Amino acid sequence: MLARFFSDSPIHPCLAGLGGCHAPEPNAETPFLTKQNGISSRQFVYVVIALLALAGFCALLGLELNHSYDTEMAFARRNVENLADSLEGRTRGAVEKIDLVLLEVQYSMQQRLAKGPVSPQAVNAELARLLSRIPESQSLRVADATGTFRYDASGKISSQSIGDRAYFQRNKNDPKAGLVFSEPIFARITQNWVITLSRSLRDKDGRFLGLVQAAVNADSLQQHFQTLNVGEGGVVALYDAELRLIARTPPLPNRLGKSILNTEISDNIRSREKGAFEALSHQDGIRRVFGFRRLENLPFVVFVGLSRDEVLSEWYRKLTYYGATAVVLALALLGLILVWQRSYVRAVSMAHTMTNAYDESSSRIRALLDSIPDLAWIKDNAFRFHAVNEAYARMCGKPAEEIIGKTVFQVWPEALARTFQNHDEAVLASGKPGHFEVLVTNGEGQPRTLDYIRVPVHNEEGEVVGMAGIARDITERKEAEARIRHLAEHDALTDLPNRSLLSSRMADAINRSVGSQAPMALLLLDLDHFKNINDSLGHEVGDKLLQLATERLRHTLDAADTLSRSGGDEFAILLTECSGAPMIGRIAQRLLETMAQPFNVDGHELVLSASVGISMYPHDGTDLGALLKNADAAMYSAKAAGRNTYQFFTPEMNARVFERLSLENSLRKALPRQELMLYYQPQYRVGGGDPIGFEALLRWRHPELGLVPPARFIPIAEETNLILPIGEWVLAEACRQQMAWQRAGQPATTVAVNLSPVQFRQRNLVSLVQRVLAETGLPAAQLELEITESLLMDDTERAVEVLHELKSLGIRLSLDDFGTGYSSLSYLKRFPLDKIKIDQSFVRDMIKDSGDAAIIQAIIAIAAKLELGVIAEGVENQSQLDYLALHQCGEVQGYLFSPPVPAAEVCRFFNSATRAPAPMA
Ligand SMILES: Nc1nc2c(ncn2[C@@H]2O[C@@H]3COP(=O)(O)O[C@H]4[C@@H](O)[C@H](n5cnc6c(=O)[nH]c(N)nc65)O[C@@H]4COP(=O)(O)O[C@H]3[C@H]2O)c(=O)[nH]1
Repeated sequence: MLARFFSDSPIHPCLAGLGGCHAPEPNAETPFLTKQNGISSRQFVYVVIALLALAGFCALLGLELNHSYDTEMAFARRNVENLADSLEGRTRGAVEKIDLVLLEVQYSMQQRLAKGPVSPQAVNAELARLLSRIPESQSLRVADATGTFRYDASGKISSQSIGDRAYFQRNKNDPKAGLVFSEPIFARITQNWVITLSRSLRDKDGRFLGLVQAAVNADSLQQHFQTLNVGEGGVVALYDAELRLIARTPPLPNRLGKSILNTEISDNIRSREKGAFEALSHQDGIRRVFGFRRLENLPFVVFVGLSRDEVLSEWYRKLTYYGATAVVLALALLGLILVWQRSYVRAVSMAHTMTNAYDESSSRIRALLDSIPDLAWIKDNAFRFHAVNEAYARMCGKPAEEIIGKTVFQVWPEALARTFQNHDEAVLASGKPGHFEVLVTNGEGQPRTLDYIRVPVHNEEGEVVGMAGIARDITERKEAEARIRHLAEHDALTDLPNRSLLSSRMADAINRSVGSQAPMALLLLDLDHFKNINDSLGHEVGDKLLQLATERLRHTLDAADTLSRSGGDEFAILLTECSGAPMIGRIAQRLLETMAQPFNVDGHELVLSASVGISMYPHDGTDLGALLKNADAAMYSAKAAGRNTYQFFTPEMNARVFERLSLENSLRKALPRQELMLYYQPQYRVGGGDPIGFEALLRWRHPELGLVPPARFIPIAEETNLILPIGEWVLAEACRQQMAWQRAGQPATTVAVNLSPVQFRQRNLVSLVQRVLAETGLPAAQLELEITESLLMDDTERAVEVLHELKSLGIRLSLDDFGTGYSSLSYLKRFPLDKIKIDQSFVRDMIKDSGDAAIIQAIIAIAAKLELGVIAEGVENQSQLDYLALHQCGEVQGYLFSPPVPAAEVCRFFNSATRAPAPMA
């Protein structure tokens, strides 16, 4: 059924083409495939057969004609022989009849002459009577011994003598001659051609008395011959023994008496008594069939000739008819052959065209189907493969020939075959195309995802007779999609889920937790001071640190937990399987401890801490946004609580976040509203004396909040880049104030201005400083810029360049918070620094913390080695001052001397009554 369909169906070429590729050839024995053009061998055979048939027919006609010819000729021969026999008889009869008359005259005359003189009238009358008995003879005469006529049946005696005639001499000289025949002679009396029959007259002693003579003329013979029906071309002739013509019909007067010796005719009768032959008459040029007879004992030969053409007229008619028939037949056959050949050639050409088109179409389709990477196949409705393309065979890992005729269960593993079978059955049942995606294992054992489309195949009656399918290997696409999805859902640096995936995981978790009261928690973990690391050691180190931190966090968490990076140094952790706050707290603590372990990045040992904010579902929020916001607030709270800790969200925390936001808004207006001011903290040489300089420290007098410490608003200013205009204002104000003091008579000192890393990164820093110095008139040597370590490490090359430019202006540079960062001391040599500032955190505990004391001693030693000045900040008591003095720290600054004070109060530091404390010994 399917095969019939495949050969009849309109989509047959496609299917057969595919089938032809790896299925048995449907019908290789296609007619008209032997030759493209001209006559094929088969066609040639047909033509030869037709021609042979024609030739056979013609041969039969020829045989028939030959037979007919022979028959006609035989008949003619018999006919002329019969006629010759008949003529012989007549001639003999005539001769005998004439001879009887001659004998009677001979007897009568001898009797009469023996008796004496004979009355001429009586003899003539008797001769006349006797002549009437022989109409063949024109005369009956009696001549005397001299050859002179004496008696004549006509009654008229001619004076002509016949004494010279041969027949007379023979009669005269030969007493035993009997009946004597003359040769054809031209009669002198009657002036026509005759032969004479004569007998001699003798007396009783045998003496010659004369002769009696009858003359038979040619005309009378010829008239007699005409009674024989020999046709228009026939001839009847009488010759003498010497073959001299005596009479002939049709007459030939000129030939009478003439011999036909040495002619074809004479040749044919030589030494024959009778017979028949065919010869050309030299007398009239007509070819005839002759019959002849030599008359026994008579000197005559009779001829009867029938014209060959007349003899064969019927045969010729037949020949013409047959010939015409053969010609007509040949022409008809030729016409048929031509017509057939043309139609054959046309048919062949059409067949070739169709075959070529079919072959071309088939091979194109085969090539096309085999060339496509997609799998293609056809099955019958018994679920057996009818055809597969190469891609299908490759996927199966089996040669196509092995697949044809098999079911899916013989080709694919059981479970997969069952799936295919179900799909096939669904398509057959519905009669509609089906679209399926299936994971298969290919011939090489690799998993591949295939996207299948199956369509039912119908025959012309609309019945489903099988199905065809195409499958595309979408493994790569799937993988690419997975990669893209992964990229879209994961952070590129750490490969952790990003906020988008976290959101969907959370939605899934929320869906799962519906009904169960299992709490969920969102932890927001932020690395403390990570920004410093990034700024100081560069992004590369920062990135590696984040990756290491990620690894640690991952190992600390369960697989069910979702660790995601929500940006920068911030990680969000979704805990879905936790029993409650205590457990979550323990997990958070574990995370903090993990982060507190030193990291080693590119040889840098980095000690970190983290702050964790925790929000709980559903208590603190029912969606990711709310939970993140609240965890963020808790995380800020943890930072505010001193970092390296975790905090559960409480509603009050939002107030702090709100506060930060409102602080930012207020800060934007602080500069134009002149809410910012500078306080100045004096700096001294260890050993006392007047201040050698002042550090300008920014203050913000908020209209509602009062004095806001820099630690609260400078990070906000840096994050929002507000630090740029603020920093510019600070620089200009500090320089202006310094000049103002000097103009007021105060001794010249340096003024130290803190430079934020954000400011340092601005491109026009050097020109800004130059402009401010120019505008305020402050000598560059009296301006000291405090920079932090992290600022130097961010982009070392540029930092070196910028610092040298600044240095070239003549200003001083000091390194703030030294010791809190992570840079190598060796960097110090590369920067054009004037002073190192020991961070107050070391100073604070140096008396009781030997580590801090050691760091301070090391810093002082390095500074001495590098010929840099050293100033310790945060000096609050005498012990600290004494210790610093003991270890040759050059300068100090701190509450021991003075907190930062408004500019107006600075003048009091130059009052001898308020001298700065000095080391004890
Ligand atoms: N506990 C204690 N503290 C002491 C003592 N002596 C001085 N201090 C405080 O230590 C800080 C020294 O400034 P810093 O290390 O540069 O640290 C500064 C500096 O980093 C930043 N800052 C202040 N003003 C500016 C500014 O104009 N620009 C920039 N970029 N940063 C500034 O804010 C930080 C904090 O400034 P302040 O709150 O003014 O705090 C000042 C100062 O008041 C002491 O004996 N004990």
